[in-house]
Parts: sequence; C-alpha cells; structure tokens
Amino acid sequence: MIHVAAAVIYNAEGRILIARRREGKAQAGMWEFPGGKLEEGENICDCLRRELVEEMDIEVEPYAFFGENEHAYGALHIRLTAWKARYVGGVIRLTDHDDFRWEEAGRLEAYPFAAADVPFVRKLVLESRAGEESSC
Ligand SMILES: Nc1nc2c([nH]c(=O)n2[C@H]2C[C@H](O)[C@@H](COP(=O)(O)OP(=O)(O)OP(=O)(O)O)O2)c(=O)[nH]1
Repeated sequence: MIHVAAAVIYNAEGRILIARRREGKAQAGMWEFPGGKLEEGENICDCLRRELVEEMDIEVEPYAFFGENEHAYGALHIRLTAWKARYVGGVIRLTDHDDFRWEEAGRLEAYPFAAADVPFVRKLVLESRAGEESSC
C-alpha cells in the first residue's frame, strides 16, 4: 500500500486546479488533483507543499481535510488522501503533467479522472450543486 496525497486547490475565482498525467507516468492521460507520494515521516500538508513546488513550481496552503479513498490499480494499492488547499502564488510550470485547467467544480465530471479520484470528483460536484441551491 502506498500513501498518496492530493490537493484540491482553489484560486481566487473559486476554480479548482486539475492536471493530466503525462506519457510515461502511471495513469498516463488521466486527470488528477496534483500531489504525490508521502515521504518517510512527512505529514500530508508538508507533502502537498513540497509536491506542488516540485511538480508545478507553485505555492499552496492546505487548509482542510477533504476525504480519503483506497483503490487498487492491479497489484498497486494506494490510499489517496485529499485536502483542500488555497493557491498562494507562482506561475505553473508542468513537469509530470502535459495539461492543466482551472475548472469549475460543477464541470469536473467532463474529464476522465484516475479511478481513485472519482469519489472526490463526485463529492465536489455535489458540493457545488448544494452551493447553488443555497445561494438563491
Ligand atoms: N498525485 C496524485 N496521484 C494520484 C491521484 N490519483 C491517483 O490514482 N494517483 C496515483 C497515481 C500514482 O500511481 C500515484 C502517485 O504517484 P505520483 O507519480 O504522482 O507520485 P510521486 O510524484 O511522488 O512519484 P514519482 O513519480 O516521483 O515516483 O497515485 C491524484 O489525484 N494525485
């Protein structure tokens, strides 16, 4: 079992950062929430701050636990822990991905996400609908 952290990062407009895994990576071509494997002794928030600098050259600040999901890709079992995070700054420079979008939560289901992320996508879509209903 490997433990992977993923960040649901919001920008000032309330859009979420999603990225497509590039050729040569596990789950190539699938969309995900950026993040990566926890290192020995590292907590989720430190892992996410580190991964976002390494993978995209941006600064983020995790602020709330969002969910946890276990999934098996064949023999590879992962525990994916998602936190919501705030985009702090920096210009995105891709290394592990070949595309990215700042997308509205309600539109996330239009993208093919890595299987382990699907429950998070569903939850974000439901959250966005609840937000619309309570705002009228
Ligand atoms: N980062 C990330 N990985 C995910 C998500 N969903 C999902 O199934 N994964 C899988 C893909 C990989 O099998 C694993 C994370 O690997 P990774 O390649 O992003 O992690 P890393 O940068 O630390 O690893 P490495 O490439 O340096 O070996 O988790 C997600 O939303 N974000």
